[in-house]
Amino acid sequence: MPQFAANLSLMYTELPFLERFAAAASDGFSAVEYLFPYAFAPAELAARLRANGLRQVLFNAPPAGLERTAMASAWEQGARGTAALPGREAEFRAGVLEALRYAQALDCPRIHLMAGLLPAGSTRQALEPLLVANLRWAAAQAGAQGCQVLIEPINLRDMPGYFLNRQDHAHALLDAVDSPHLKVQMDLYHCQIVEGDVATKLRQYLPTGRVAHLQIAGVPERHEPDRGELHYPYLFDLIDACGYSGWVGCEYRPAAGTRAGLGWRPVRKTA
Ligand SMILES: O=C(O)[C@@H](O)C(=O)CO
Ligand SMILES: [Mg+2]
Repeated sequence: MPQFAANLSLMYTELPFLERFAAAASDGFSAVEYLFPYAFAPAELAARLRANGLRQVLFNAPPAGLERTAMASAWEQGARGTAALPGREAEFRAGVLEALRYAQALDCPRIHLMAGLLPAGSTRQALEPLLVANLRWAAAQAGAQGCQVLIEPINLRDMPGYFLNRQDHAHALLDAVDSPHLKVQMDLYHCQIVEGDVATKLRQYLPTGRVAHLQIAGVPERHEPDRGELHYPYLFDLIDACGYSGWVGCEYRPAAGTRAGLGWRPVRKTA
């Protein structure tokens, strides 16, 4: 059975952010992920993890900004990353370094780097050399700290204009960057919306070892994985059969209360 991490940005939103750690632990999760830590001091978050016996397995680099306050509020203002954006290299680098500072304090091994929204009048092809150079720099910084940086294809319905949408594009970027510290974050919700054929793509990509994190949600509403057009019991068996031993982030919006919706989790078999 895959190992599941609670996504504290989408789950447990009934509670203030810092209280979500204890709630996830009491529901049996041993790991968490969330979008951004920057509104809180690293020590405060580390204490919550420690007190609840949780591991932090993923968070995102700041979506924009040079200072921590700007980094913490940029998402609400519509920023979706700077890795592919010309003229934003200083922000990108400052964000990566800030994320690595948090990763060290939280003992978190992976950081998601967002590419950004395609600027009007630009093409993906034209911006690719900049993205590759930025990712190569970030991967080297992360590698020096024993961390990985991840890129995630995201669907254009939820995030119009987002630069990276397809699994094959993400893997082509890994080819171009050529660093063992750059990996793919494969979100099955986005994958199903953009390209479908999810089981075949799991079979294609998981055995390569290039997917360092999975995320799940029901499609199309992004509710619990036991509703919608994807049949997750089949996919969970397939993920195991492909030898994937990483984390699966539960990045969904509970339909009617987080705890009430947890019945989808497979029961661990005991010998
Ligand atoms: O799928 C998502 O939306 C997230 O994993 C993310 O990092 C950006 O929105
Ligand atoms: Mg995701």
